Amino acid sequence: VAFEPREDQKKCRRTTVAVLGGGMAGITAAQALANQSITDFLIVEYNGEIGGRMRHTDFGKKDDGSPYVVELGANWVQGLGTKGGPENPIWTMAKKYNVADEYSNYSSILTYNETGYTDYANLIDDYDTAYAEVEQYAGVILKDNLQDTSMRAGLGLKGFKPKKNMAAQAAEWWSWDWETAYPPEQSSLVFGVTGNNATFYQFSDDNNFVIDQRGFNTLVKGIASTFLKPNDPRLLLNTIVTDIAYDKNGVTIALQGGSCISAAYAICTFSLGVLQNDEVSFTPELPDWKQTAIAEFQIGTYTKVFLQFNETFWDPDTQFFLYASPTTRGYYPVWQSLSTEGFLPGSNIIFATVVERESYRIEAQDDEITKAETLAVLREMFPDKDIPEPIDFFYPRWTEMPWAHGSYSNWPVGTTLEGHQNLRSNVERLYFAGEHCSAEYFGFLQGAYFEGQEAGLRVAGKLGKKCRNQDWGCGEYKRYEVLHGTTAFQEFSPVNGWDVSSFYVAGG
Ligand SMILES: Cc1cc2nc3c(=O)[nH]c(=O)nc-3n(C[C@H](O)[C@H](O)[C@H](O)COP(=O)(O)OP(=O)(O)OC[C@H]3O[C@@H](n4cnc5c(N)ncnc54)[C@H](O)[C@@H]3O)c2cc1C
Repeated sequence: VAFEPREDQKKCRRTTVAVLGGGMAGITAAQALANQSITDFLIVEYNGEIGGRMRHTDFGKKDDGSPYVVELGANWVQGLGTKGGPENPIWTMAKKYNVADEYSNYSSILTYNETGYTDYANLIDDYDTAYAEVEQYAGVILKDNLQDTSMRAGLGLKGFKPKKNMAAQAAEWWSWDWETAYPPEQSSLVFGVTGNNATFYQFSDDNNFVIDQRGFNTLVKGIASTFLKPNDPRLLLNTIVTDIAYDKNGVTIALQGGSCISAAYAICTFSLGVLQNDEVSFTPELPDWKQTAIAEFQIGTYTKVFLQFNETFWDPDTQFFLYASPTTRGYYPVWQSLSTEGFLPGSNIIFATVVERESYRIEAQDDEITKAETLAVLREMFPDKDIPEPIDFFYPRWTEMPWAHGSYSNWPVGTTLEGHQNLRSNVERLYFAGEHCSAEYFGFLQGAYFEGQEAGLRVAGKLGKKCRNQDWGCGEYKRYEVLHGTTAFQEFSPVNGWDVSSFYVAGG
């Protein structure tokens, strides 16, 4: 395919495909290109290493003074797969690149409130019972082309109404908000259920927690090693995109510092947070249908607060500790022990997770205040223990990172499959990928994996390569300039990013 740059583009570095972002989606997009013998590409990445939201840090110290490595972003391989059944490609890759992980046992949980240990685990079972009925209801809505509603409405209709019962609020947070980073009020019923089905029923209901001391992004580096040499000049690290100019002939990418890249095609894998926060400008402005899709979908925030103590004062044989605040839903609700066998035993590290509103709240305050709040909660949970000051304390501020602006996306009430498809669709020669583009695995690493691959294959198709996927076709994405109130059942097909059945049931 001939690509004749305009006069003003001639000073830019030229490439056939510019892959914007070196996270999971960018790397699988480039791999798909390489697999189609398109080797003239550049990967442009803001940070000093690839992996994007698979990001780790040194934390605490071991007896010998060296630090542990903990994951700030993605931490679990979610939905592994069954023997002979479909396998989550993230799990396949985790095995291939010997990523160290450990089974997360969600039954290994103790429940607490402000008075200490209080057994309300039965409320998690009550939630599960209601949720099983919500699943059936979601199937009816989807098949009969009815209007979607919120997960809150669905749970309420099926009898789960936590209201002022703070233990029930905690049980619901554990079962819903923890995964989606949003409360049920703001989450689509249909797409919440189908997303859950695609990962946990199609693959399996297992989650493995990564404790690899090289960092979880070892997995992305492994994928990259199949087509990039060490120090490959096609990988541009510490390179920040400021503007993307696109038209029918190509894409020109302006970089911080004044240089530019001109490409026949570009694949933009920046997070929905980056797109929503105008971190990068588009020339011309993106069309209305695209801007609407970007504005409608939502990106959550998920924050892990790490504490290292000089002893493990909690039960070292339990993985999870659920806390119900007497006043505030989602106030340091889940505590996870890393000091437990199989994880980082003897590390005396525990971490709390907060999402959404509580994430924003703690991001806006000093570490010292957050530390005091977490200690106060631990002292309520373990009234018989003399809980000392932590010897190390850290949490990331995801919404403030200019290359992420949040953690991962969630399907809001009111967005149809057609509306979501516009998030995926290309604008001229500018293609999009990333976890938020996945209709079935949004939020998960596998979403980024599949969407990167598809964008790479579609661009390869435009560059004259043989079509590798007959299901969704090659080249341009389908898009909807006019959106309908609901998306008809027959449109739930691969062209709209719907590759697997919506009706998986528990157990595969
Ligand atoms: C706290 C947290 C917990 C999570 N937990 C899990 C989990 O347990 N399991 C799971 O499956 N998923 C989890 N996820 C989601 C998972 O991390 C994402 O779905 C996935 O990593 C997204 O990959 P991506 O390629 O779409 O985007 P990204 O990883 O965001 O990649 C985009 C890349 O673009 C780069 N970029 C952005 N702006 C610019 C710019 N202006 N110029 C140049 N480069 C730029 C970024 O640096 C980044 O490397 C979690 C995420 C977070 C944040």
